[in-house]
Amino acid sequence: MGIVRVYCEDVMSEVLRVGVAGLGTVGAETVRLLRLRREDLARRAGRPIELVAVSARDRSKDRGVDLAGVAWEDDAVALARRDDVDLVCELIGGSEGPARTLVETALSAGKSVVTANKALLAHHGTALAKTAEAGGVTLAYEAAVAGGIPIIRALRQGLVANSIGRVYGILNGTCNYILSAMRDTGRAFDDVLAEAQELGYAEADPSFDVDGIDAAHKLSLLAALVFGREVDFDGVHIEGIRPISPLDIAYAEEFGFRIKLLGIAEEAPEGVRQRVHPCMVRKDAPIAQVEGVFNAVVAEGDAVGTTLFLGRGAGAGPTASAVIGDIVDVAAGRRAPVFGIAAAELRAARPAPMEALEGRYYVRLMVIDRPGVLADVTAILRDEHVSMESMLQQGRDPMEKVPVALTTHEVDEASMRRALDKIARLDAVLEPPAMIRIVEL
Ligand SMILES: NC(=O)C1=CN([C@@H]2O[C@H](COP(=O)(O)OP(=O)(O)OC[C@H]3O[C@@H](n4cnc5c(N)ncnc54)[C@H](O)[C@@H]3O)[C@@H](O)[C@H]2O)C=CC1
Ligand SMILES: N[C@@H](CC=O)C(=O)O
Ligand code: NA
Repeated sequence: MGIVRVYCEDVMSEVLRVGVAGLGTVGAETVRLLRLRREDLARRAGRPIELVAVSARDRSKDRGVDLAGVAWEDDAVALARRDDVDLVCELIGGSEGPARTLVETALSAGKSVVTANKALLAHHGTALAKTAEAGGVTLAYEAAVAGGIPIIRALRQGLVANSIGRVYGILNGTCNYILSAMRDTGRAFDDVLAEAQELGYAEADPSFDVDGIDAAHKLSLLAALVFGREVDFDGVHIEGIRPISPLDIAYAEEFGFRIKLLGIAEEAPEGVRQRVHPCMVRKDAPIAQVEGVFNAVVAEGDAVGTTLFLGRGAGAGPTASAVIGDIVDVAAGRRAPVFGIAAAELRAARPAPMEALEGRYYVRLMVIDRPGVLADVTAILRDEHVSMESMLQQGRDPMEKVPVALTTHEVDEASMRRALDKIARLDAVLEPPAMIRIVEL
């Protein structure tokens, strides 16, 4: 059995020399905070932490941080090869390209790495963890999941006594910001997305945010940590928030729900089910109160019960806060296996299919308002053993399409999908049905 030392006492007294690659939203704030809190961080780490080198795309850009006396590398990977760099901080982003090469090169050279890059870890996390652990160095990624919330530490160390059956949360600040603003102000999707981009919340490619990919990256890391399995990004069922319309937001309120993009990882008889999709959650559920750029993570442990972690999930300050926490851990000699147990001991991924999921559903149709339409819809639901809980039809105009919204009792996803396929083929149903899962939390 591979044993990985969790805490090491032999904290060195010399300076920890840091190289930072990427000086954008997160990198520039990390550099600023490292400088600002230099003395206190040294006291807390037990030794000084010094920024010795940086790399970014454009050397001439003014980032509002003082880089006097700091070496510049045009090629980020060169940071990993410098003899005067002990720790590489990767804040470039992307699952391939310079970020991946930099991290691989640094770990192979026996240097610890701190990264905020969930895309990289979602695709290559297991292999990178093996490289780090084989070299006896750290690969730390607190900033990669739920921004400033110290959730990786909490799950890996604080909740270690528990068997956790389910972990879920609001894992993308951009989406939560958009959904909150759409509900509160009725503003248009694109308009709010542009604002989230300006605030530094969104990914370089914002479709990663709105299509649920970023939340899925983060969920796959939480699932590996909680369930002791290899990172399985490909096993995540992913749906984003683009199809959510103001109409569905209004119906949600009417039914007593709020719409949130959740990432949920849970043990199921078939394995581990990982899913990211918009959810209708009860208006009075704690997670329904989480608004704007805030993230929340809930872990359900057998000993502790339900724990809720709340904080800002994106933006310069919250993310740099997490990056610096990891740097100080390395400086202080605190080490932990990347995914909680030795990477070589992680079990193979075993994704549970969505079709077997049992749950309730919200469905909204746009139909021609003529006699018999609702009878056709309910007949299909009956044939597929989908039991309807309630139905709302607002407005009556035989010349126009009208919305019809309904909620169901518990049913398996396979039956629900079959019913929706048949309903979509009815002549009087004018648009693909909108379906949002109702999640009991
Ligand atoms: N912005 C946020 O709120 C959060 C971001 N993250 C992650 O942090 C990382 C950085 O994100 P941001 O700072 O928002 O991105 P950004 O786009 O603001 O900054 C990226 C930086 O990388 C540099 N860069 C690009 N290609 C490079 C190359 N080949 N060599 C050297 N430098 C290069 C750019 O010049 C820029 O300074 C990403 O992995 C992102 O997913 C994680 C949590 C929150
Ligand atoms: N784009 C991400 C940034 C943090 O991971 C988000 O919006 O949550
Ligand atoms: Na975090």
